[in-house]
Amino acid sequence: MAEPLLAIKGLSISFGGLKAVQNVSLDVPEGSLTALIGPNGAGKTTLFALMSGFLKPDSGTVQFAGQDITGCAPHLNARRGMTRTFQIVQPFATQTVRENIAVGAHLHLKERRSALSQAEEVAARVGLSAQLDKPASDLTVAGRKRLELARALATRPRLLLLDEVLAGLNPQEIAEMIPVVRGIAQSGVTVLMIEHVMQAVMNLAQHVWVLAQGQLIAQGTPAEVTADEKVVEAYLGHGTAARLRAAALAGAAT
Ligand SMILES: Nc1ncnc2c1ncn2[C@@H]1O[C@H](COP(=O)(O)OP(=O)(O)OP(=O)(O)O)[C@@H](O)[C@H]1O
Repeated sequence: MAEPLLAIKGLSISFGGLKAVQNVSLDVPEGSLTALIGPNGAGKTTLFALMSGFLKPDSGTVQFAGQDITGCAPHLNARRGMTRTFQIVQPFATQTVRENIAVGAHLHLKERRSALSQAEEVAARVGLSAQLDKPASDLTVAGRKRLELARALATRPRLLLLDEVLAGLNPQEIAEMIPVVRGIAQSGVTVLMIEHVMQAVMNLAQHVWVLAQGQLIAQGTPAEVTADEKVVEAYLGHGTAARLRAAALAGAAT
């Protein structure tokens, strides 16, 4: 395993009496494509917020590229190379796709012209080249998801935290988005994704962490976690787990 790019140790946070994240530790290796899964309300988005600095933990530490960044502000973490996307996509609706992506590029590029030109390169990586001059409000849900990805990519992350980039997409749109995410990882960006679309997790992730009620209950390859009885009980259910295993076997046989 490569050195961890992100290492979290014993992270916990409570909201009132609710222990949203409890004593979670995990290492994200540089260059990996990994996933965080678990039922609704398990604490996945809260964990992203703790990693990226949107929330401060009650206890525990976050290290990025060997540096302790616990409690550091999100914009400083973005400068260091950790950027997250949001489940609810909120582009600047009246601005063009190009201008929206350039906002991310401005993190490193002061000049407007350079930022707009970088926006074009990033748009090509997520399949938005043909939409560059459209207002963001004209995009479909799938287009907005690509734009959210592009805005994050434009900050030139070393680590990209993707919060359900496939949510709300139909099966064909999901199939089209999977290679986009894989391409980003292959370009050298470390990717950690929260995802409910298990077929995509099975397809993309090298390693999976499973959260339930704020705690890490399992981890391993997609095949290992989908065969784990704790994960089946807490999240997948027996029917889904069996379907995923059958699909994986069929895939292995072809
Ligand atoms: N700011 C907050 N104040 C109070 N409770 C919160 C806050 N943020 C999250 N919670 C609660 O913490 C728990 C974990 O929420 P979180 O959004 O992290 O779960 P999740 O695993 O991302 O769920 P989903 O898959 O539905 O997005 C939930 O019970 C949620 O209601």
